Amino acid sequence: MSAAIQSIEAILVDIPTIRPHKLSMTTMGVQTMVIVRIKDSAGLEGLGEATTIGGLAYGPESPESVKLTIDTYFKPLLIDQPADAINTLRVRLNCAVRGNNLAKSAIETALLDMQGKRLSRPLCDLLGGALHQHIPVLWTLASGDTEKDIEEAHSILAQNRHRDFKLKIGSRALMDDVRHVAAIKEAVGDRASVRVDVNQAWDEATAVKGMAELQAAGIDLVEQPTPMKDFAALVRLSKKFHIPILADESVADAKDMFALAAAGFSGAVAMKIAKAGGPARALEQAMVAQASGIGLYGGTLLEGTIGSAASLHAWSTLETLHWGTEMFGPLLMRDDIVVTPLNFHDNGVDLPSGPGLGVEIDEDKLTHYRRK
Ligand SMILES: O=C(O)C[C@H]1C=CC(=O)O1
Ligand SMILES: [Mn+2]
Repeated sequence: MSAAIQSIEAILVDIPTIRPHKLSMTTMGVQTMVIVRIKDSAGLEGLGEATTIGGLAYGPESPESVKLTIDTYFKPLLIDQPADAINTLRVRLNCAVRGNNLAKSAIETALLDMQGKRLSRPLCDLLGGALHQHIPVLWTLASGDTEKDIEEAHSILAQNRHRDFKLKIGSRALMDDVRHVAAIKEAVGDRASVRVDVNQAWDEATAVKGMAELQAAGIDLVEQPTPMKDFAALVRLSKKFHIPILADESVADAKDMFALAAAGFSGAVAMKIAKAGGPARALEQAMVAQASGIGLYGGTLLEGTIGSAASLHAWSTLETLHWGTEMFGPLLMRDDIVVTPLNFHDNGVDLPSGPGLGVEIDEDKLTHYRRK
């Protein structure tokens, strides 16, 4: 008899960021994580996380809606079910609940963590095994101030903590953004790769001008310049410029990836476990991208250590991450709720070891930061 799921808890945790994080759609001063704890009848616990950016500013699920979805709709479908039947549980959830991939990702993560602990294997082993133990991670410069960003970049390069930078643009007039980006690229020179994320803020005409200017400024990659549903614009832009495009919001899962690739897109894709509905689902998308000649990039919704570790286990199984990853979320928060934080060094992070995610909750910290 396999162990049955006995309890599921979804806990809202608020941790301030180390500085304001300014994106085209919102400025973050705090990150809210939904920490999921699933316990089974054998006494094992699985951890998961669902996190987004700026409440409902980024997408249709908020931390509060994720908690409600899990408490009200997922729990009755999962309690008393066999905890090790992860595929059966996924089908069960998908038959009853449309969308809500952030909530589904937290559940899939927790079930995989528990399965790893049951088998005494790291989570990546459940996905075929890791090819990499140290994974490249970039840093996002998004203080909203050019000089502060340059200072931050210099200090990070001096520590050898990251070598690639992503700049968040799109909230200002185009040429103001171009000047901001060009100044940062000039300050770091060839020591760093500089990319930008527009988070859908431009229309196609602005994107045509913007991409020409960014290409001239030596920028390496332009992420989601135009609105997510406008696949045709992404395809036209990818054909028009040498500077590659990274599709983010446009591509949640394997089906989106197939549709965009079939429409003629070339470039790269930001995989995120949250968008896809879990670490295993995100890898399905990677397979479609690989078959279509689309480059891979390990993306984040600025998760804390639990969500970042889950993503790293998935990315570690991919032979080539053409553009590295951005699993820096824990470093953007002032504190952590785990016993041993991830080890960021030498422009990357170590894949955590130990059974499951290899991450343990610090109960005092969780009590301190959980929403009262
Ligand atoms: O890529 C996004 O849109 C979201 C996220 C990733 C890094 C960051 O600063 O924000
Ligand atoms: Mn993005």
